[in-house]
Amino acid sequence: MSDAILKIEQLCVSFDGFPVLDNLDLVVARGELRFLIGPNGAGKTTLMDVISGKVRARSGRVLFDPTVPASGDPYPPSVEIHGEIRFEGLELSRMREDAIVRAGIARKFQTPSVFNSLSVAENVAVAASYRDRFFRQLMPPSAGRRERVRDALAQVGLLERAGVHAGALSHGERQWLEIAMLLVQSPRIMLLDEPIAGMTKQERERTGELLHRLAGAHTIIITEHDMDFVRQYARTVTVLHMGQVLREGPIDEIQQDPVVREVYLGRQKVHAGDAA
Ligand SMILES: Nc1ncnc2c1ncn2[C@@H]1O[C@H](COP(=O)(O)OP(=O)(O)OP(=O)(O)O)[C@@H](O)[C@H]1O
Repeated sequence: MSDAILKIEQLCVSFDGFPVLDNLDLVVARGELRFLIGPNGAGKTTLMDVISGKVRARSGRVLFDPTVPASGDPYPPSVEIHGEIRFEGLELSRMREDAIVRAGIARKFQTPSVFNSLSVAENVAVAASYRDRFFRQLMPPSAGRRERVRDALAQVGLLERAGVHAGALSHGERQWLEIAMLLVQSPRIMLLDEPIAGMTKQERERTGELLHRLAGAHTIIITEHDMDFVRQYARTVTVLHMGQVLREGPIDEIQQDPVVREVYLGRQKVHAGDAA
């Protein structure tokens, strides 16, 4: 794979001496929509925590290539030497959380963190200034920034709600607002923790379509428990189990895999049509 944006090698994390991630290897391609699934306690959140710098690894490497694609070419080839990817990106496991954000990794947690008293557009404008120096944050938004805010809101379908107080949004709209708050920062990778939790069926569908629209131009890594949603919208799925990658591949193959069914899907409500 020559267009990797994230390459995780032999990652180990322990809590109180108990291994939670155990020599985990993972490669994510630029522009990919990657679903992380697995039973409770498999290590999904911890993996997201390591990528975003919230949790420190005991050993291993988290390599991130923040190269901006050349215009017109969304999938620039990384340098390959003798079949090996020469990965000269950043080593995230040694970086501070704020430095990782500035390097282009944005995360949306399950619990929304919007300012209810600000309008939808103001929330996105605040997010747009995260990477600014302090004095720049005090200045009124430039025309360019206002345009970026509008663009982010348009992408998530909230442009018509720009002037509404965030506190008045529905649950689904708040989640999309948060995605707009990531988009306006032009992240290289977006990490989404169970973004559809608590959404209505309609909101889930809109979110799935949104993720598909964003993938390609953006790299998205998403943890998800809702297997109906995963079946409908996932492309490549990585199944974690006991801190390791159990399986990885297209969802059609993954859901037929007997080992996966045993450790994970078998515990879920399986559709009648899925029976082997
Ligand atoms: N801060 C912590 N201190 C100690 N143990 C922790 C901590 N965070 C997570 N764990 C443990 O690490 C293991 C992996 O947890 P993690 O939250 O990463 O799993 P998960 O796959 O995200 O699970 P879920 O789907 O339930 O969110 C679990 O056994 C959990 O109890």
